[in-house]
Amino acid sequence: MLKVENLTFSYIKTDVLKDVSFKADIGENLAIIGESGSGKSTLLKLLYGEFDLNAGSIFWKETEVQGPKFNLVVGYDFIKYVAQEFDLMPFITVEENIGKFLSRFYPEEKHRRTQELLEVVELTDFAKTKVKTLSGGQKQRVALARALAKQPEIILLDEPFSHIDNFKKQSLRRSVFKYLKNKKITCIVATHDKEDVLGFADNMIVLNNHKILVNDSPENLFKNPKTPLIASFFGEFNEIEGSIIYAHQLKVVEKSKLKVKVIQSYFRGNYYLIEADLSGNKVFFEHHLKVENGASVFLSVETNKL
Ligand SMILES: Nc1ncnc2c1ncn2[C@@H]1O[C@H](COP(=O)(O)OP(=O)(O)OP(=O)(O)O)[C@@H](O)[C@H]1O
Repeated sequence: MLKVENLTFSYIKTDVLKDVSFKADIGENLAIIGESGSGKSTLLKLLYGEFDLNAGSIFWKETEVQGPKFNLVVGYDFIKYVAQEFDLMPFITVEENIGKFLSRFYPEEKHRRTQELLEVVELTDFAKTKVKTLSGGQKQRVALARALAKQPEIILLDEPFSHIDNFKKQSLRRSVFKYLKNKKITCIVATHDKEDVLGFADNMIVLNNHKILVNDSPENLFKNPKTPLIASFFGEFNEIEGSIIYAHQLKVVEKSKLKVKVIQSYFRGNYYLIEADLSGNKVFFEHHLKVENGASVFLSVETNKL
């Protein structure tokens, strides 16, 4: 198990992370979310041993993860880190990059493993392509496969699908997260994207103001978002009479106390997101039809609709 206790860290003077404690089980998928600059990448780097903590401790099973003050070479065999800027070898092929750290003494095993990982990241057709000619998203997939090559016990992923196009993203996510679960690799993933979390993460940590605001399952946090920051991660929401109401929880009805004036309808595929004015405040609701700008409609809140 990964055990982080009272971790405090600053780059220069002000704390980026303060008194952060959490655990992750073997095989758990734990998502770290938070606004830009909230310290997600910093936390991953600390878990990797890239910097020394100001206070607190990080343990993977019985081993304490320590920074450069204690280790000549950063990192440990059991942990791999895929940073936002992936550092690959441009002049060799995709499969050579993936197999780079696999033993040459077992060529068959090396080949089998490389092929398996090419499939996980859906790059089989690019096995013989030189990395320098790949797109950003393809490079990101090579970096993922390379991190998995020497099967780590724990993998740290920083925005792992940020460069991947939407056509590929869904199937790649499923493939990578399924692989990690099957192999019981603990996965800590820093992300802005709820699609990286919903359906995959067992738990999610929300970082805010240098601390952990909440640590719970995505389902619990979605159903009961205690703060606007948490709700905003999941989608468009409103604050009505002190309660957080998602846009999809507002329904157009014939008559109600909530009369709004439509400002704009946004096509979202199987519904329209509608921006409207409620006594000088903006509200968002979902509707299956487009509504004329300036039209008045009545809304009802359906809090049981989640
Ligand atoms: N090498 C560094 N030296 C000094 N300050 C840094 C360094 N790296 C990051 N910071 C600062 O630490 C804070 C946290 O940055 P970090 O990159 O961890 O945030 P993040 O949540 O990952 O952001 P993003 O979502 O934009 O990637 C920011 O205020 C940032 O400016």
